[in-house]
Amino acid sequence: MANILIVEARFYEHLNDLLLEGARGAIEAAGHSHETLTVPGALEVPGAIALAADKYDAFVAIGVVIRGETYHFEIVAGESARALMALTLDGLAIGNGILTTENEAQALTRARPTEKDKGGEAAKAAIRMMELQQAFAG
Ligand SMILES: Nc1c(NC[C@H](O)[C@H](O)[C@H](O)CO)[nH]c(=O)[nH]c1=O
Ligand SMILES: CC(=O)[C@@H](O)COP(=O)(O)O
Repeated sequence: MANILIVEARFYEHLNDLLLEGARGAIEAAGHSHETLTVPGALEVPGAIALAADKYDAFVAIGVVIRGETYHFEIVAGESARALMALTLDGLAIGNGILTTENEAQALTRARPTEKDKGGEAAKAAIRMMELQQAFAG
C-alpha cells in the first residue's frame, strides 16, 4: 500500500471539495492511503510537493484556476502546470488535477465526481506514474 499526498490549492472551496472527493475515492478504491496538505493557491502547489518529495510515494495536485480580467490567469495556470511538469521530469509521480477554466460552470462539470471527475482522473494518473516508477527502479 502506498501513501499518497494530495496537495490542494484552496482557492474555490466548493469546487475543491468535489475534486478532493473524486481524488480520495480513486485512491481508496485502489487500496492506497492518503493525506491532504492545503496551500493558498495553485502557484504554491508545486513548491509544496517539492518540499514533501521524500516523504510520500506519489502526489495529486488539486485546484481550480478560473480566468479573470487580467494576464494573471496565464501566469497561475501556466506556471503551476510548468512547475508540476518539471517535478514529473525529475522523477516524482504526480497527477495534475488543477483545472484551468473560462468560468465556474466549466469547473463544476469537471470537478463533480459524477461528471468528468478530474480529481479522480488525476489520482489515477499519479498511481499509474508511481507504478511505472517502481517498475523502472533499480
Ligand atoms: N487566481 C487564482 C489563484 N491565484 C493565487 C495564486 O495561486 C497564489 O496563491 C498567489 O499569487 C500568492 O502566491 N490561485 C488559484 O488556485 N486559482 C486562481 O484562480
Ligand atoms: C486566475 C485569475 O485570472 C483570476 O482569479 C484573477 O482575476 P483578475 O485577472 O481579474 O485579477
